Amino acid sequence: MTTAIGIIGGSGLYEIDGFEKAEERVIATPFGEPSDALVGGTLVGREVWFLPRHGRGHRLLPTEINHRANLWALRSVGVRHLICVTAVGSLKEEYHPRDIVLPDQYFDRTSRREHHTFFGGGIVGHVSFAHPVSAGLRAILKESAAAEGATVHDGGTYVNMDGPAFSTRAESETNRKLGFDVIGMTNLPEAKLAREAEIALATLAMITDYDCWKIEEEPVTAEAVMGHLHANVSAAKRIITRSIPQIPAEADWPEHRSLDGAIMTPRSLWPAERVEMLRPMLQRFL
Ligand SMILES: CSC[C@H]1O[C@H](OP(=O)(O)O)[C@H](O)[C@@H]1O
Ligand SMILES: Nc1ncnc2[nH]cnc12
Repeated sequence: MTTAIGIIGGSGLYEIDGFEKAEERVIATPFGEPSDALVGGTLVGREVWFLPRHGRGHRLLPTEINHRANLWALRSVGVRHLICVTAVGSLKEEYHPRDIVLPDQYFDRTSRREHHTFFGGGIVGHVSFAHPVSAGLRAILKESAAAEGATVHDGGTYVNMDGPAFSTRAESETNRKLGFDVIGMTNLPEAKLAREAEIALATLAMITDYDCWKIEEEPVTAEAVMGHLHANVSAAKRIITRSIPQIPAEADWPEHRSLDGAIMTPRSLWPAERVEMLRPMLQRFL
């Protein structure tokens, strides 16, 4: 079965143009409302669905984003490969604003963990998250970013804070000492939920600032972040457009079978109500 590709846009990326026969779809989910309507259609020959995580008009705080609803909605329209775009602060001297990082690890400093799983309600599952990013999709993004002339750093650890305030200097220094590479407020829950939904995910992290550790630079402000993003969002769109035709139409990567061996609760004990809530991801077991 041919699958769809998802794109989650972050700060500064609220729409994607170029769709043939664009369609807007408002999706109600068992986990509540997604950030906004999905916009989908054919983009460079593939079915693609776009969702801005803060909503159009940037109305949602990082902690107000209903990641479960967002990932559920994308999975329900057949998304099996997902590209996330996120603005990040650099925690490394050699990672400069307007460079692109393709994270391959996350560190969780979030507090709303009960919202970051589809399991519960009588069905217990523990997916493997040692390698949280799809190597296949990351390789495609890397090649496209290089072909577009971007300065791209292949791999890095994204530390996810809650926000909305930026870090203190003490926190920023500590994050550096711990060896993290970039900091943001949104992408880790998406990676966790994508893994549970058997979606292969990779992230284009656009560096917008040096957070607040670099003495000779002004500490990060939202205004400075948006300034760099205005210049960089068109590069992200070009990288995505170049990547789409490289993404396989089938879902046959390891991430597409991440629920194998992950569910503790025997099928006979799964409550019918929870099965209904998780139908898009449990379909192959039913
Ligand atoms: C606008 S500065 C802080 C804001 O930017 C990042 O957004 P996103 O990850 O959606 O691109 C960061 O996570 C904060 O939400
Ligand atoms: N310095 C920073 N901290 C957290 N999120 C960010 N998004 C962009 N820059 C950031």
